[in-house]
Amino acid sequence: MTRTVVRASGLTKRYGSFTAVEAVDFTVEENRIYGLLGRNGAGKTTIMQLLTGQIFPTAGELEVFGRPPAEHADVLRRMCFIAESQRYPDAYKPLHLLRAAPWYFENWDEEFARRLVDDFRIPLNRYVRKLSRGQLSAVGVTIGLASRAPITFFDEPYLGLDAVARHVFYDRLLADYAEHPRTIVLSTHLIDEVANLLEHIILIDQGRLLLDRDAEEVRGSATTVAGTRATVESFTADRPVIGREHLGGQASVTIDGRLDLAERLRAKELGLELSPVSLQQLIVHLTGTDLHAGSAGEEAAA
Ligand SMILES: Nc1ncnc2c1ncn2[C@@H]1O[C@H](COP(=O)(O)OP(=O)(O)OP(=O)(O)O)[C@@H](O)[C@H]1O
Repeated sequence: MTRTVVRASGLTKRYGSFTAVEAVDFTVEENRIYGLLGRNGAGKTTIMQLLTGQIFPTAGELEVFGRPPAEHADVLRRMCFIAESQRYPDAYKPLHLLRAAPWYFENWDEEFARRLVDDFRIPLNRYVRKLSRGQLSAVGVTIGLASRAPITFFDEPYLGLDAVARHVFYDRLLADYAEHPRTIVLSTHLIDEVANLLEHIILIDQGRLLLDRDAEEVRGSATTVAGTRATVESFTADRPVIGREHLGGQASVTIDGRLDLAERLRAKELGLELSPVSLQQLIVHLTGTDLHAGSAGEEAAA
């Protein structure tokens, strides 16, 4: 039976008159990989700070492992939080950080940490202030993975990491998660890169919960219909459209929901192309107006 490790209900955080997180309800189940997604300023970091007890909610209920996280050392001990621009004391070298890590994380795996240091080519003996942005992120990712904390939060953890290093991160995360299941909450803007990794999506927009759904369901929840403009427009006329792009005489329209077999066959007869929407496309549709601006530009260029 899966256990609920986070329970947030009416979770709210205000800064003066500004509401960063507004009456958000969600749960996090044990041993799953969550994507906490949303545009800049949506409230992702604030939610992670609430969950990790770094700030207090203004209103609402929050329990992590059954207790409010801010006041319980035994709850905090079971977490690892790797922040976007994680800072370490200047006088430290990665060597020192890795030596100190087992004091904080009881599941710390020294061997795994060493392998990650090699994979990311982290210079162990260099002061952290001399490390490049990517190397610093690699240190954070190494600590986050090797901590094997029962719940690990990665808040945009790979600022400055190159494409190879990011793929090392995804690969090691998946492989280690398979052997040592735990709860991971990952916040990122590189949605396409992590789409296959995520098992559950929590989408935040302007402090509010927009979507809280199994990633598999999200992936199949919208369809893009492409073809000649008039045919696409007439085929999608009575359907809930969540995105539309035009390029010359061609159109690509994203509709909410799946099509049944009869509709698929009809689309085929009409020469239309159907494709499942990608997680990233869907999130752009749900949270933005970017595509419409883009399509106007494409149209002008055509
Ligand atoms: N201490 C604070 N005082 C006032 N406003 C704050 C404070 N911390 C965050 N905010 C505001 O709360 C909102 C949510 O910020 P948050 O950092 O949680 O966003 P985010 O989703 O993590 O964004 P990004 O993807 O850009 O990192 C933003 O509008 C931010 O300016």
